[in-house]
Amino acid sequence: SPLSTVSKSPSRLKNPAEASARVVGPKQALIYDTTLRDGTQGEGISMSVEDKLSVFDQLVKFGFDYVEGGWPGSNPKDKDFFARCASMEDTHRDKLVAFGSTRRKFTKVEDDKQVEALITSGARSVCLVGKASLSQVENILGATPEEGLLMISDTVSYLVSKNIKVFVDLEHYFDGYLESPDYASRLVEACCSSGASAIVLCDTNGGTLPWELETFTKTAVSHPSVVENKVTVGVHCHNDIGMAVANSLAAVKGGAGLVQGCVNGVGERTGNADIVSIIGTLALKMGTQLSEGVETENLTSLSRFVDEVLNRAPDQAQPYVGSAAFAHKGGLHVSAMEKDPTSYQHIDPALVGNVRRTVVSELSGRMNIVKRLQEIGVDGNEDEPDNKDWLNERATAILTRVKKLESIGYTFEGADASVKLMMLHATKRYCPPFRVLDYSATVWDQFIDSASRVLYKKKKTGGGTPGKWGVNAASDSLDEGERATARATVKVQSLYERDWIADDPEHDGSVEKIERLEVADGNGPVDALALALKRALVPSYPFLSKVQLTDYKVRILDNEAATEAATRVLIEFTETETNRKWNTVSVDRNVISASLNALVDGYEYALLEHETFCMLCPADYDEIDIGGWE
Ligand SMILES: CC(=O)SCCNC(=O)CCNC(=O)[C@H](O)C(C)(C)COP(=O)(O)OP(=O)(O)OC[C@H]1O[C@@H](n2cnc3c(N)ncnc32)[C@H](O)[C@@H]1OP(=O)(O)O
Ligand SMILES: CC(C)C(=O)C(=O)O
Repeated sequence: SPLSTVSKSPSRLKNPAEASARVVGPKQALIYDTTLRDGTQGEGISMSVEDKLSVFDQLVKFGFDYVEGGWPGSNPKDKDFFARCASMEDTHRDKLVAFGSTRRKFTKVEDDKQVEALITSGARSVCLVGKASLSQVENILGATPEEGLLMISDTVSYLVSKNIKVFVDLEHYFDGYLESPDYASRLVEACCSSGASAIVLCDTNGGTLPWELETFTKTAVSHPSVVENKVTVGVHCHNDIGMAVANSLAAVKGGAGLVQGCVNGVGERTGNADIVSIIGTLALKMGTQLSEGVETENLTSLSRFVDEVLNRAPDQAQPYVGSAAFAHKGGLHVSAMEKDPTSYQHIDPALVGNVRRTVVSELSGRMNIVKRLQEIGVDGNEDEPDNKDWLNERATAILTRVKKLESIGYTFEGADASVKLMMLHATKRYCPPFRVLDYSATVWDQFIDSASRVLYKKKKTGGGTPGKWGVNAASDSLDEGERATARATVKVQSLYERDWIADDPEHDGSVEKIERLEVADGNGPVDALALALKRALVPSYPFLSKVQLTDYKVRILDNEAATEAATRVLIEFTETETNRKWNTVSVDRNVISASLNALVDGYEYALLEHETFCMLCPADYDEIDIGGWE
């Protein structure tokens, strides 16, 4: 049966005036996701059955018209996935598509195991891959042109006779069309007359140009057999020349009524068309009506969810949904954005569930800082007459400090937590919840001279097992318990029970300062310091027990200074319950000092973000003096 267009809702366009100038192509398009099939052909992508089930559920809830779940004749995992889907509600089963190939050459369709697997999968819709390139039919399949057509039409009519809706993915369609328009036309005719609901034109090698693709799609859409049988024409593009999204949209402009793609553009080689960008552009730029329930506001969360399941770091520059898609760094841009939010944004980020951000760096102007101060809520009291002066003075001091620190190797854009802390430290009445009074780190080691392959045991600096020199075989010479190790001590002063101070309006503002000295062993000095610091803080701030260090990066900034080189340390922290992450940065010629400073920032930030924590300075506590910053 022909595919009915299921659009019922009004266009998702938020700015009809702008859209009317741009309306192109059909008014409606179906969206078809193939992340679970073609997406998993991407290198490094692997999904368990549970992963597939959770992504399938989200894709259905997002409002995709069709979701290709996998190839049941390919592997036990996909077979299992379809078996699990068979007992689902109609809301899910109606959208699920099983993928597979046509019958093999010179066989009977009834005897083909792949085709049988498609039927027994229980899927109500099937997508068949069929070859559209004549030279490939001859060279790859080793079949005649007629047999190539029959492989497709036999399989389509057999599945249709089993009451299954059939899509045909015509692989290499555009290359095949260039090779032989006549064979392409006969193929379209074969699909339509055998009962396919949709033919999907595939740019399998991803090398077609948008204008070619639009023209060839128009030809297919106006094919007499397509028109007569009311067959939907779809498109499936790969990104080998970076055109997959543009090509998909060109096909819609040329009359395609169905678009296939993968969330975040995952897929074989350079990937498939990113369905996230396609949906955003169809809905917000081309005035194409999508099915009921599709809300572009859910695009960012869908994109991040899929990356999370696939264990991929999100692409910060991904159009529409990347964390940098609406981030403004240049001072001139931030200043202009304050005057007119359309000056450096093509849409309101909220339309795709994203947010505008201001990045602080050496390229900032005063307005970047004012904006960030406002974002974190430390922009003073607007009712005070001198507030503007106060804000400008603070912003100027912070800006000067940012530029100075970046000139010696800091990079603040990857360390938002450190930016926030710097701003708070420049704010009236802020004081940190704790201070490190002193610390020490000691390392002792057992090390292998790689040239002579012998093990030396030597005490380097205080503590630990007394060193002894020796010559041993590298592999079995370590005595039990004699591993490379480090020990650190940290003395902190904490403002104890600050929650209670914050809650008590009668409290006189005095504070109980607790000093605590802790020691810890670690795999290295930084590990030992992190453990000792946490140990010293957790009794006052139990919340910190939920905070973990999840990444630690060190970069030497001036190699030529050799062991005296300045070192930049970037640390990522994660709160285990919510999986929230934040980053801090510090630079020093002493890697241990840089690490300690980045650690302190990370824990301080954790406490500030912990909602019950009060950050106002108690009356008897010294305010941070930013006088020295300039
Ligand atoms: C463009 C695309 O993305 S199409 C999808 C590609 N995806 C995959 O291949 C992933 C899943 N694939 C698999 O699990 C396996 O390849 C299977 C189970 C499908 C087949 O495995 P095998 O039976 O071992 O065959 P193999 O993988 O070597 O495939 C080659 C056979 O497929 C045939 N074939 C290739 N393309 C097609 C096609 N479009 N239609 C029908 N048969 C085809 C070839 O002619 C060849 O058959 P022959 O050996 O008789 O000449
Ligand atoms: C089978 C089809 C859809 C395919 O993946 C391609 O041609 O790229």
